Amino acid sequence: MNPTLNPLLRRYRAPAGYLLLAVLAYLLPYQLGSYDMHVLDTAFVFGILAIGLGIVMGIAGQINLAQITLMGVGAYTTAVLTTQENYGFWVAAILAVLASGLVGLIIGVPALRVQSHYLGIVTLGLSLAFTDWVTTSTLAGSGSGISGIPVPPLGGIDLSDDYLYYYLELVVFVLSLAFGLFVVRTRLGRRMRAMRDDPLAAGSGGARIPVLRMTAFLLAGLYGGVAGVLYAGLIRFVAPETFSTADMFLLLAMVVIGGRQSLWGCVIGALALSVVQDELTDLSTYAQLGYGIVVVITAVVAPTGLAGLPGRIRPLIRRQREQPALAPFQPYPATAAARETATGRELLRLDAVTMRFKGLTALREVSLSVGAGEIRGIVGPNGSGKTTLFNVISGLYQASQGTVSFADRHVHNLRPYRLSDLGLSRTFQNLRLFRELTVREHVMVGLDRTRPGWAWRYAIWPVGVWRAERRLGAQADELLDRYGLAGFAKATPYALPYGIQRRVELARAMAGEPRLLLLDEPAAGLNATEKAQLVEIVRSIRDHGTTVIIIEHDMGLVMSLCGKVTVLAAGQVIAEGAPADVAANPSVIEAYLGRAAAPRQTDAAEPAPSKTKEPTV
Ligand SMILES: Nc1ncnc2c1ncn2[C@@H]1O[C@H](COP(=O)(O)OP(=O)(O)OP(=O)(O)O)[C@@H](O)[C@H]1O
Repeated sequence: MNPTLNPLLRRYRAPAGYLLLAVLAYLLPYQLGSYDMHVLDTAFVFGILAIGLGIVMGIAGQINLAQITLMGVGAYTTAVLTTQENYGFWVAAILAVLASGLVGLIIGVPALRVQSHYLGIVTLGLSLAFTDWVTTSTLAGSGSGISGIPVPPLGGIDLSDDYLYYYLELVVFVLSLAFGLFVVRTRLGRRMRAMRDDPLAAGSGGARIPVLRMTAFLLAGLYGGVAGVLYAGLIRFVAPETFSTADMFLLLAMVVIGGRQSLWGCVIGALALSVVQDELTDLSTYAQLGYGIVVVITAVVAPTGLAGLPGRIRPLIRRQREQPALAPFQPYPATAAARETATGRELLRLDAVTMRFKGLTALREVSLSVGAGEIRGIVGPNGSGKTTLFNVISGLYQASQGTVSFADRHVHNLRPYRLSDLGLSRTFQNLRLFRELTVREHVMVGLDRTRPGWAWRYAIWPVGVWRAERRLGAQADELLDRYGLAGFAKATPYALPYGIQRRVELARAMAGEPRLLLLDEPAAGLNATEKAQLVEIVRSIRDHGTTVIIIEHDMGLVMSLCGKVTVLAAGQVIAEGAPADVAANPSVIEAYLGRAAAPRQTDAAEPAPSKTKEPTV
């Protein structure tokens, strides 16, 4: 094939695909009878509802078994306002969408305290409460529902005709999907995906986890509201059984089978299953059983659903390509910040910090002072409290006693994202990367310094969001080049060698140009060459103006890198000073109890640590 044709094809493949879809969608009604048209109209309602569920569950990782309720709120609000309060349809529709958004927020409140199946149970409970209420409330027409919802007026177009209603739905559906995809692919959705994969790492990188969770539920509510309004306008009758738990599980099946982490998957699942469900109306008992079996098979065989299948099959059929090598790190240029750190002013101070876990005291009256521009080493035997110290400094744990000050501020009660805003960043002993994000996206999450209020731009000025996104992308590419990761930009890090994963985590931590960087055993699992590169990178980071504290077992690395070392044993500081002095200190030798306390040269790769300790967000 002509080589110039290839990039051209790639460039226009997507627009051509969308154009084809648009033409097919336009022509579809011409092929269908009136009953099928009605089924298709109902399927679109579920498609929009599924986008909302995809965002909250697939993208933000929040289990929501009340999505159908949110549609119910939209439909019932439209019904009550139009039939009992005499509002016009569109005014009622706007209020209904707002009401669903509000109920979405209320349903999301438990997500601030509980997660996973607990959240599922709570949201399911709220959903049952809604069904109960509409069944008994006279306002909601009791069990018999509300009829007589007016046909939505639209400039003389007769929307009581299912064919014409289809085009209204098509427009709303396309806008809903486009907005959903826009959110998912830009910084709000990226942070949500990061939160889904690892809330702790996302929080330490500046993401407001509670706000993100509530935003996801708000969006689920708004999508539910739009679906409810369209349903009310289409059927012009609402009743409790439409928003039942059985339908919620059907919706769940649609999203799981289609692929909950892809909005396209959610939509395809919803449209397909709505049509299948209608075909199987006469076999409804067996159909329910069938859906259940298909969901279980999908969850086991293809956890990412149908939408994820191409991604899983592609590597199997594609010839294994040679993995690109990690390019050399490009040192940072000297900056004004570097001159500031050269003053050596105190940047971090801990005063008598004690950390207790029930019966165990992990840190006992630890006091520490780190000056700007230092590379400080923290060493000590296993279990001496080093990681706990980092968790206290970075806000993952709140000290039982004592105070922590950072850049002349008391920070011992601040959440990780606030500390991140103040310029504190960290890596983790057991690499905390985002499973489904690419290397480039990792760096973009690290670069993203936006505050929660910024999310309003999605509603008010999406063009601004898009422009900011392009700037962020350019910054990310620059950073990837600096860390030698450009060749891996599109890869997901867990598919890469361990040394590259460590580099990705470091690049993510440095993306926000922090004032203080905490490195927790960054050399674990690295070979000798990678360790030498690490030394070079850390020095450059410090020379660029970032103070570094490093926990490390490799004493050779500590000796070559750190100006000063603090030794912990059984949660207490037992020595502090120049590396050579500390290594010769008798109490340090004693604390290591037979381990080589003298400088240890480890050329071979150390095994990666395997323990897991899970602080809460
Ligand atoms: N969340 C927690 N709950 C209970 N105990 C904890 C928790 N986190 C740490 N600990 C305990 O605190 C002590 C210090 O652990 P820590 O991980 O800080 O040591 P460390 O010096 O980092 O060890 P290593 O060198 O093996 O990483 C250990 O006894 C550990 O079991």
